[in-house]
Amino acid sequence: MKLRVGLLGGGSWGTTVASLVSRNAPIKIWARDNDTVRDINENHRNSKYLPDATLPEALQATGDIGEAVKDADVLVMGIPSNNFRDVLKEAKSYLRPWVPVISLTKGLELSTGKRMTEVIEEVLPGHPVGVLTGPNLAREIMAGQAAASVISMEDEIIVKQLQQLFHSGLFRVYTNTDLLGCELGGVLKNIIAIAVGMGDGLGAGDNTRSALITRGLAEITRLGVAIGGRPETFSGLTGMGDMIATCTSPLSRNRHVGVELGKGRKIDDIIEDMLMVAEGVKSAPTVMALAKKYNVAMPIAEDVYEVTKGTRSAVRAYRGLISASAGSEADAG
Ligand SMILES: NC(=O)C1=CN([C@@H]2O[C@H](COP(=O)(O)OP(=O)(O)OC[C@H]3O[C@@H](n4cnc5c(N)ncnc54)[C@H](OP(=O)(O)O)[C@@H]3O)[C@@H](O)[C@H]2O)C=CC1
Ligand SMILES: O=C(CO)COP(=O)(O)O
Repeated sequence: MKLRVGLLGGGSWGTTVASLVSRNAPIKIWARDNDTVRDINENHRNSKYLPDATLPEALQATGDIGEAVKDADVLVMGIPSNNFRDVLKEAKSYLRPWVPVISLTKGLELSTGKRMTEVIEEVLPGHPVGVLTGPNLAREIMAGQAAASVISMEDEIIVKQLQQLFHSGLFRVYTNTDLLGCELGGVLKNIIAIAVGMGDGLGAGDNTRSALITRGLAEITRLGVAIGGRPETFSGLTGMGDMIATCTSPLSRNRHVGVELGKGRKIDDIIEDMLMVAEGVKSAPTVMALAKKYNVAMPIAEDVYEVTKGTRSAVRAYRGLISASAGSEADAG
């Protein structure tokens, strides 16, 4: 019998993952916006978030969260980090016991600093948890371009079963049991993408971009390993892979925020003009708190934090980064 899937969140990535899964299994996507529900069911489109894409006819949406959750054998969460816990709590009363819950979200909870899988474990104790993460820009995948991703869960058997749900055609899904490392890679790369965008917005060159990506990867690996991730995870798809996609693509929302900051715009104005979420802005203070807790130097993330807070200009941050004294490549800084 085929596993039935419920997916919560009708944004660009939730809709993309639901479209992929619909090739393998029956799926119901829940969106709170009735226009989005109607658009998916009647026009096979999500004009708000994926204006150029035609969705599979098999993909059915609902505006009733209970309808998406009650029959699900697997629950997938495509809700941004700031609303993740509230939506999960709403889903809880409909969810059957032991149903695995997979997060698509690349952010941390602002009030607690927790990863989304930690939030799931708190709200739904006993449910197996995991993430689907990697270099996956939604619009490219909807356009049919090849991509690789990772499903990560600590349980080696369940992760292999769920791999089959997400793997399809040109969307190649690997497994990884380092849940913490995979999840943190997706969160932390957003901040480095803002830094790279800032450099690009200031007119920096390809050498600068390469230096920021490489040094950025070193600093997110240091923090990730200090918290408990495996070092090799950060060189894989969920670390370096996602860094490259997010730091170099004009489709990245986090990089876009950085580019606009680099041009001298204010963070509130940039966010106000954006329809979609840029998780790195919200994660920056939490990541700096984690860096302090684990005593890890993160000079690039610190600059991003200061610039997004409005206490440092992008020009000053950039000058600081290039004028800082360079020690050994193995050191921070
Ligand atoms: N887009 C991408 O390429 C990728 C995104 N991700 C991650 O996926 C997560 C989701 O991002 P994405 O889909 O791109 O975001 P979008 O900004 O495209 O969409 C956000 C979606 O979340 C919904 N939402 C927000 N708050 C609530 C709430 N309280 N209740 C119900 N629905 C809510 C929005 O609904 P409404 O329209 O009603 O506001 C909208 O459907 C993020 O953490 C992101 O980092 C990961 C990989 C790729
Ligand atoms: O995570 C992503 C690609 O893997 C999407 O990045 P943005 O949220 O910056 O668009």
